[in-house]
Amino acid sequence: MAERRSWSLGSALRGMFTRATIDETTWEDLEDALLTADFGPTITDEVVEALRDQVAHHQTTDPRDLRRMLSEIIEERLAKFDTTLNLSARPAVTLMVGVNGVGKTTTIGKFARFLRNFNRTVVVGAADTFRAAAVEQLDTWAMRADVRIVRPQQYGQDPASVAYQTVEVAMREGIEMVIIDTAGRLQTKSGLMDELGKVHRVVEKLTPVSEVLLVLDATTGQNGVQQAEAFIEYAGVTGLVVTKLDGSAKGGFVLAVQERTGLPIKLIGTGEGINDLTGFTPHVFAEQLLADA
Ligand SMILES: Nc1nc2c(ncn2[C@@H]2O[C@H](COP(=O)(O)OP(=O)(O)OP(=O)(O)O)[C@@H](O)[C@H]2O)c(=O)[nH]1
Repeated sequence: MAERRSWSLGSALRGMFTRATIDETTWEDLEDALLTADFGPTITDEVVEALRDQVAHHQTTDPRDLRRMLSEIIEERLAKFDTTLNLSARPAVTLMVGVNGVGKTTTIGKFARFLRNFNRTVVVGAADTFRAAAVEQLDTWAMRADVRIVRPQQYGQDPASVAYQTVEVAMREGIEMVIIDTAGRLQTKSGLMDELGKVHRVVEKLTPVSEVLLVLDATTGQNGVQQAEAFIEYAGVTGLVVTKLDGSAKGGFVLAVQERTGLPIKLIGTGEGINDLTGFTPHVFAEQLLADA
């Protein structure tokens, strides 16, 4: 049996596609299901309208046609973004950014393992230097993922210098992938953005930054995007990582967040275990979204 996904629309759609015919209740239930799943009012309206057009055009009353059309529309909209990770540089440097608590450190551990599974060598840099706990937590994940870590020599060390040292280690030892943890909370927003800007500039004295991945928590849905807006505006974000999808009923957030930010989702976190991270494939995601429906 397929694994049950909390974010699937299956239960929200309540057997809609096995009913005898498409009627007004179908449209109302569909709209409710999309709104509940955090697609947001605009996308919900657009999707329902497009489906009504298609159903009218094909003169069908068969709910199974509706299911297929819904899957295609979602996939088509998801696929407007290029979700491939750009990691061909050597070393390929990824900065992981985002507010505290969204799952940034866990994601770095999982991402390190993900890359190791592709036989890549990896070093992580603990550039969230003000929180002792952040460094220790990253250390634990580095150990689990079986990758190297560069730690600050003392707490409060300039985060940019830790990032620089991490890239230096990679270049010296021929390590292919560098992942750098960054702070999520400082006294002021401008302080945080200055710090991230400096990390970016200092790394680029050695090599270009390949990816700046913004981590977002699916359980907070679209509210979480608001908290992260400064990162989107100032941190040069190249892609999104959506975490905690396993504990969320908000599968629609995935489409909504791409369209709202204009940024592609590159990774999806689906649990607390080290292997609970996958790349993002629109076709697979659209299918899973409707898996139990
Ligand atoms: N269910 C689930 N939990 C997750 C996922 N990713 C992270 N978590 C949990 O979310 C909590 C916060 O994760 P952290 O990695 O500590 O988050 P952070 O953003 O680094 O937070 P700080 O360390 O406070 O900066 C932890 O309890 C993780 O186990 C996920 O994909 N699914």
